[in-house]
Amino acid sequence: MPDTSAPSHRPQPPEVDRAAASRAAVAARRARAAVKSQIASGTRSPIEVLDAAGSDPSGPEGTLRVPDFLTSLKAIGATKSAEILQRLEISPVKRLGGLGKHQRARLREFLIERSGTAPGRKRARLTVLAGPTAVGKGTVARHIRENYPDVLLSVSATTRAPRPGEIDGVDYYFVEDAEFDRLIAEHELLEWAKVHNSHRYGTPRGPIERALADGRSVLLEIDLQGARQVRAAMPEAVLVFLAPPSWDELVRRLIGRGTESQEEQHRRLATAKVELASQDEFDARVVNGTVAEAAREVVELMQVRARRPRRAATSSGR
Ligand SMILES: Nc1ncnc2c1ncn2[C@@H]1O[C@H](COP(=O)(O)OP(=O)(O)OP(=O)(O)O)[C@@H](O)[C@H]1O
Ligand SMILES: Nc1nc2c(ncn2[C@@H]2O[C@H](COP(=O)(O)O)[C@@H](O)[C@H]2O)c(=O)[nH]1
Repeated sequence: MPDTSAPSHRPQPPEVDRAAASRAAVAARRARAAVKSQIASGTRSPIEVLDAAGSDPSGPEGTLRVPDFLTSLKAIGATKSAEILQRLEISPVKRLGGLGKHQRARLREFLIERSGTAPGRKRARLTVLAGPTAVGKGTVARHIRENYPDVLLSVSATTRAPRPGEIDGVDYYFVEDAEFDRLIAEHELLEWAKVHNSHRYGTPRGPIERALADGRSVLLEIDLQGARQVRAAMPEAVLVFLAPPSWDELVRRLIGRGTESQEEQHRRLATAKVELASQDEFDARVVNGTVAEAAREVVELMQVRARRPRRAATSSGR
């Protein structure tokens, strides 16, 4: 018979395991503290951290307690954080990676609202400019960058090679496949797509979220697949379709640009047909007759409209 009078001892991990566990706990605490100071200093946007938490609940962002996250935001102390948690129906013991779908959505909405309405800031807005190949998206976007300095034009990463005259960091970040893989794996892209079945293109997330948090207007010039991803991730974004005056003019612009082989031109025109058929998914349509006029219309849509009318008539008369 066993001796029940003897004190029962829980099995203890060996000393060496306990030391390793304690080192790991210290490292995890430090990583969480680093996330909080990145938010506080503005080097990382709160939405980026929330998204990272969703992707990796056991990482430093995922294991950050929601009150600690909130109090690392400007002008939120313990009392305000408690009020916000109550309003969003989130328990103060929750960690960012442990939020339910609806709690996460409410917190995201709160962060977006906050970034657009902080005192002294204009309402931030994200606008996507998409449209078929060679319609002039790049030309119109460049005109906006040069003539409307309030608008931040996102610089995409791509695996395609630079065309003559294109500058790394200005037109695109030209990266190798391995670097693009890393950007995807580390959730550094807001959206990405393989375009025209050839190269990959993606929008770096950090600069966009920082600019929006600062109340700036941001313009993305991306393809249809990317536009759909942005709509899913940020339903408040305004999607603008840039249309050609006619199909023949589109073909003329593509051939006239002279930067693609005939095979690549055919591939791009095949995608163009699909893209032209998607116009109804967009909030507004601008015809690129002249560059300056099309740019003015896009900027007007970014700055003047308070709300996004769905499929409303636009200045192009649609
Ligand atoms: N309003 C316009 N009138 C005449 N030509 C234009 C106009 N806008 C752009 N172009 C010309 O059309 C060609 C294609 O323009 P651009 O490269 O900007 O197209 P894009 O939509 O960015 O194409 P892609 O999607 O293939 O990158 C260029 O040679 C450009 O100079
Ligand atoms: N989904 C994304 N599409 C992008 C992005 N940056 C550019 N693009 C689109 O790619 C094609 C081809 O561009 P090109 O410079 O090789 O002619 C064009 O439709 C662009 O709008 C991006 O970040 N994401």
